[in-house]
Formats: sequence, C-alpha cells, structure tokens
Amino acid sequence: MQQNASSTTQQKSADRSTVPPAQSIITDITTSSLEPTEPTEPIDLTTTGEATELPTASTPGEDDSLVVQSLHGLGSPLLPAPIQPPTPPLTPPPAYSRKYVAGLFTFEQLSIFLIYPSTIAVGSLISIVSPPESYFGLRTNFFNVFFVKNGWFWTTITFMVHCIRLRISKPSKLVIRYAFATLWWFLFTQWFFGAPIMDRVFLGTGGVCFVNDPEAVPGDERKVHDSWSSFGCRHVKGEWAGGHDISGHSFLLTHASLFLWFELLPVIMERGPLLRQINTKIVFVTLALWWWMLLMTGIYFHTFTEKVTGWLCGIAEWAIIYILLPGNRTLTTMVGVPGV
Ligand SMILES: CCCCCCCC/C=C\CCCCCCCC(=O)SCCNC(=O)CCNC(=O)[C@H](O)C(C)(C)COP(=O)(O)O
Ligand SMILES: Nc1ncnc2c1ncn2[C@@H]1O[C@H](COP(=O)(O)O)[C@@H](OP(=O)(O)O)[C@H]1O
Repeated sequence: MQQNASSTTQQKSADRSTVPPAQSIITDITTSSLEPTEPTEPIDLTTTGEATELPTASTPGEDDSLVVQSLHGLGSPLLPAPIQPPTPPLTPPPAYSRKYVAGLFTFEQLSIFLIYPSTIAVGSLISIVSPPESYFGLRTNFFNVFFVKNGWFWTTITFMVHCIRLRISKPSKLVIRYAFATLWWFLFTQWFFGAPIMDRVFLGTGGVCFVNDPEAVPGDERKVHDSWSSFGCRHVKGEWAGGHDISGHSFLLTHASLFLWFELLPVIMERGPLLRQINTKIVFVTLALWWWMLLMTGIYFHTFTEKVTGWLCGIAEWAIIYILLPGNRTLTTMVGVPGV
C-alpha cells in the first residue's frame, strides 16, 4: 500500500514545480497511514500549498497519502524517489491535533474569527460610555459612501488582486468560493425573490416605511408607505422604522472580512515572499478599513442586538464554507480549500 502510494504520487506530481521540505512530506505520509477514509478533523486551511484540487481517492487501494497531503494543503510534491517512513508512529503527531481549538478552529482561525464580535462589543461599549464626536459618525462620510456602500465591489477587487499572483492549478475553485460568498451577500442585502433577506426580517418583525404627507392634518403628517424594501423606502424619502433592522454594515463588513482573511491565510502561514508582495498589503489595507468601519458602526449606529444579528448573518456562509465543509471530503472537493 505504501509502495503504491509513493509511485502514484510520483506519477501525479510530474507537472508540479514546488518541492516541500522532506520532513513535512514524511510527517504527512506517516500521518496518512493512520487516517480514516473520512477525515475526523477539519482540513487545515491555514497550511500552505495549492490545495484547491482535492484528490477524490475514497475506494480501497487508491492513493490515500496523496489525499491527506492535499487535505493538509501541501499539494502533491515532486518526489524524486519513494520515501518510506522509518517507523510509522502509533498516534498522529501532536502538531496535527494540537492545532485545533474545540475540534473546529486552528488557533489562527479562532483569533481572526474573534476580531469581529470583539470589535462590535467594544464599539457598543464606547457608544454607551461616551461616543466621541467624529467625522466617522456621519452617514455621509466619504469612507462610508465611497467604500462601504460599495463594499462588495471593493472586496471583489481586493480578492482579484490577491488571486492574480497565486499559482494554483484550479482557479475554478476560487471562483466557486467567491460565487458562494457573492450569492450570500446578494440574497441577504440585495434580492431574495423580491425584497432581500434583511428587509424581509425587518418587515416580518413589524417594521414599516413612514413617509411625510404634507397634505395631512398638522400633527398627523407621518403615514405608512407600502414599500416592501429599504431601497424602495429610501426612494420615496421615507423612514424605515419599527422592526428589527439587522445592521447591513455589520453583516457586510464581517462577511467580506472573513472571506478575505480565510483566502489569505495560507499566504500568511507560509511566511514566504508572497506575504511581502504589494498584493498582500492591499488585502491588509482593505481588511483594516473594513475593521475600522465596523468599529464605527459599533460606536455610532444601530442597537446592540441589530449589530449582533448582522454579525451572525455575516458569519453564516463563512462558517459553512471554511469551517464545516472541511470536515467532509466530498463537499470540500466541490469548493476546494484556499492555497498559495
Ligand atoms: C485567477 C483570478 C481569479 C479571480 C477570482 C475572482 C472571481 C471573479 C469572478 C467573476 C467576476 C464577476 C464580477 C462581478 C463583480 C461583482 C462586483 C460587485 O459586487 S458589484 C456590486 C457592488 N455593490 C456593492 O458593493 C453594494 C454593497 N452595499 C451593500 O450591500 C449595502 O449598501 C450595505 C449592506 C452595505 C448597507 O445596506 P444599506 O441598506 O444600509 O444601504
Ligand atoms: N460605519 C459607518 N459609517 C457611516 N455610516 C454608517 C456606518 N454604519 C452604518 N451606517 C449608516 O447607518 C445606517 C444603517 O446602516 P446599516 O443598516 O447598513 O448597518 C445607514 O444609513 P443610510 O441608510 O442613511 O446610509 C448607514 O449608512
């Protein structure tokens, strides 16, 4: 079995150009001999290497070591000769299992994940204690109008800047992950068979669009307009009030940031030349701006629960694609995992 695995690895890797350190190859192959067919741990998205093309070996006799190498984000290495592990360990190396917190996250993933609820919490706290007078407290501030209000556009541009320098073999998997992220943003904020999801929640919880009727009797100028979306309400210069108004900014800024972070994570973990490229710096600038604007949303806008529900909806798609799916080999094969 081990002999077969090595020769198949050689065959499949003929067109690859990267040679990972021998130690990591040995570690991976030794680990693989202990792997069950379905991975019991999530796929490590923080490791480096091209990992978007997952081998689908699942029947007995197929190349399991190759699967595990790819699942670990190493890609198929160019092996000059079959490498036999000296003595396979009886338990997986501690570095493999130790990395996971609560069986779901690596330490790095958890740290990134926690940035956003903490930012909303700190912002909300500042808003209660003493919100400072600031240009960022204006809805019309340049950064809000030009960047956040076109937030998915800028996230797309940033993602493209990140992608164009990668040397992965299956860009289609990148596009699929981007398409899922875009679809969730679109359904949630733009259109969901009519009004987008966030507006349906608002209307479903008793929200209405109030407009001023100048012809009404004084004191009774406010009347309900039958707008079925926040966009429609804005169009008639109405005021969208009453229901649970999920924070669209908390949603978008969290959703976009987690998407960019998790696509960038292999570059960060590799700590190689890609990390120093201008492309990486551009991603960091976008992430910094999104973080700052989320803090401003936390301080100046919405109620605490509206920001929390915005954040919860913002983590939904990310949790499926980057946290839950990596526990399932077949589904992960569909969307791939980020790589360099
Ligand atoms: C090897 C290279 C691979 C590259 C991979 C990239 C994949 C690209 C694939 C295809 C390209 C398709 C290009 C599609 C472009 C789509 C870009 C856009 O998203 S255009 C839409 C821009 N609109 C926004 O960004 C609006 C964002 N704003 C909002 O959602 C809301 O205003 C709000 C939620 C922020 C606030 O809500 P409000 O009710 O308070 O306004
Ligand atoms: N960080 C921020 N900077 C400026 N305005 C913000 C903001 N976060 C939210 N807002 C504004 O607060 C309102 C509700 O935002 P949302 O529901 O998207 O979180 C929106 O007002 P407008 O609809 O008048 O633009 C939005 O522009």
